[in-house]
Amino acid sequence: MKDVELHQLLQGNHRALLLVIDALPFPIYYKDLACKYLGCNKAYEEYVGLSRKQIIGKDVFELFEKGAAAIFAASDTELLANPGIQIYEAPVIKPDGQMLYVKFHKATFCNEYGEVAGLIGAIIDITEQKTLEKKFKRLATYDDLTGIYNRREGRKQLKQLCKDAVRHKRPISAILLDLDNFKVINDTYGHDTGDMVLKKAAQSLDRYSRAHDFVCRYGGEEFMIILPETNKQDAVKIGERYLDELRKLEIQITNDEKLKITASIGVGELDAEFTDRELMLKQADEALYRAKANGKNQVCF
Ligand SMILES: Nc1nc2c(ncn2[C@@H]2O[C@H](COP(=O)(O)OP(=O)(O)OP(=O)(O)O)[C@@H](O)[C@H]2O)c(=O)[nH]1
Repeated sequence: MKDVELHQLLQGNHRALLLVIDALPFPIYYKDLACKYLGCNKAYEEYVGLSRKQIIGKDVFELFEKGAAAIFAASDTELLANPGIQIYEAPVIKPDGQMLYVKFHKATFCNEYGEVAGLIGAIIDITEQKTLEKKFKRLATYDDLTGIYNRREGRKQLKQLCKDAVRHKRPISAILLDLDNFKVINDTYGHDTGDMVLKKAAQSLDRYSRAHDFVCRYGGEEFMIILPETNKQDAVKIGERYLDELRKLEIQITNDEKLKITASIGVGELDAEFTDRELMLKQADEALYRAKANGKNQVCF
């Protein structure tokens, strides 16, 4: 609808306008140049919990709490100063206390002389979409079983942290940690117990990690720990401490049975010359293989 037609509706056939916008399911309101409400549809009445009569002539400070009203007023003022369309998303608390995430779609409208005469806004509830977005982001970032970061996030962090290390000419190391004899645990106690053991091990590694270490589940029973600002010698010592933490665990399997676990670690360091993060991981992987071949429950580099 053109602005001029809208204006005619507003002036000459306000009732027709209301009939049309009342049929729409999302809240719509329109305001004059002083940002006072000229009108709204039924959905907006329900949204603010007030009747049209109570809304018309008021400004946002009379309808919403101070913080939210200040944000709405500022965006209205900005739109009127820069006429056109304004779209933004924001979390809102409805007057009844309900938390929503909404998209505001606002536009200025003109009088018959082409002068800006006010603004009209529509509120689209995107709470469900935002909730799904958050859920997908969680799934893309965290491992479903253990709750720690997943391989995808691990690869992302590895790239970034290695870039930072190269840029600042600082050391960086990576640990690949693999639980020992995990197949036996699965075969003896069942897959669910295996899952529980994985969870406990992951939580222990995550809890123990230093502030700048990055821990993720890299594969089935394999974990990657990135150690920024750490050379290989220190990474080996830190690796020993991670293994100690796992050795301390006593995982309750049944009422009278506790399980102890061990793991093997391979350490790699980013080569100052080649700065190839894949090489660092390959180094860690080969060292892990040696740790397994040498009898497990140890760190190799
Ligand atoms: N319960 C459970 N088991 C898993 C999961 N992912 C991988 N596994 C199991 O982990 C076991 C790994 O077996 P292997 O690769 O032989 O390794 P291992 O038995 O730990 O032997 P070493 O690595 O040599 O100490 C396999 O039985 C996989 O099925 C998982 O998410 N849950």
